[in-house]
Amino acid sequence: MTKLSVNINKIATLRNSRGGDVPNVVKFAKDVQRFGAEGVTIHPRPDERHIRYQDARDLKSEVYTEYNIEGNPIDSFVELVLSVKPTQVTLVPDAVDAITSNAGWNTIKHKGFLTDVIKEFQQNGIRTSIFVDPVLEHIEGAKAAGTDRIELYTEAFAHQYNLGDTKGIKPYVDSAMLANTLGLGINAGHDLSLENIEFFKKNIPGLLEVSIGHALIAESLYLGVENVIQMYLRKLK
Ligand SMILES: CC(=O)[C@@H](O)[C@H](O)COP(=O)(O)O
Ligand SMILES: NCC(=O)COP(=O)(O)O
Repeated sequence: MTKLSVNINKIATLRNSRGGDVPNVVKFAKDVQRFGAEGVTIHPRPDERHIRYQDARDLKSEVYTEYNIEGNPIDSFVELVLSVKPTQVTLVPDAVDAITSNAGWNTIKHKGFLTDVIKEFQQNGIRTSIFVDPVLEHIEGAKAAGTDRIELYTEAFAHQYNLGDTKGIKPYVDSAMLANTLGLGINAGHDLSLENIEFFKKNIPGLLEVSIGHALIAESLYLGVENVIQMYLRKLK
């Protein structure tokens, strides 16, 4: 069964745009869970452009489904995650000034670093996932680094699918089959949407979780949050 984790970064973007506390991030997280979401994802970036470190702390007591914190494991991020102890941490190799996540880890080049940081989170009871491109060597490198799961970076698939090209799914199928063989859990995310999620889910064996934010919030502007969450859940069955 593939779980839907709603990324609420964009709610924090809207909140910060006026300097107040509307929309309230914690209330939104409670509501999406009430509407059926099986997880809440946040991605506190070093510049706190949307989700702030304090949001991560405030959400801890309110997220009763799966709590996933994504980010580049710089010292301040590691310290935050160890103090909050979410269900899962997803390590993303984001540059500080990146407009959004735009690449997965080179798990071969960064094996030593990833192995150490993964072990530290696991020793604190936090499930680990690392953001990777659908590159077989990087899937193997993720296994070697000891992570519990990988998160397949799905921007390339989404871009091609949205242009009408379904062939972009193949590297993801190959990567998922390898991950299953290696005993790695499989998550996925970035630019997934109501348009492409059903095809992706149908083709990826063993998909445990998708984290979706940008498209889901944009779709909700027209269709309503509760309705959109229910639409995703039906497509993920
Ligand atoms: C790792 C990933 O794909 C998401 O966390 C994405 O980066 C969302 O970040 P923004 O909301 O800052 O675009
Ligand atoms: N890990 C992907 C995520 O959390 C949300 O990505 P997006 O749906 O905002 O592109």
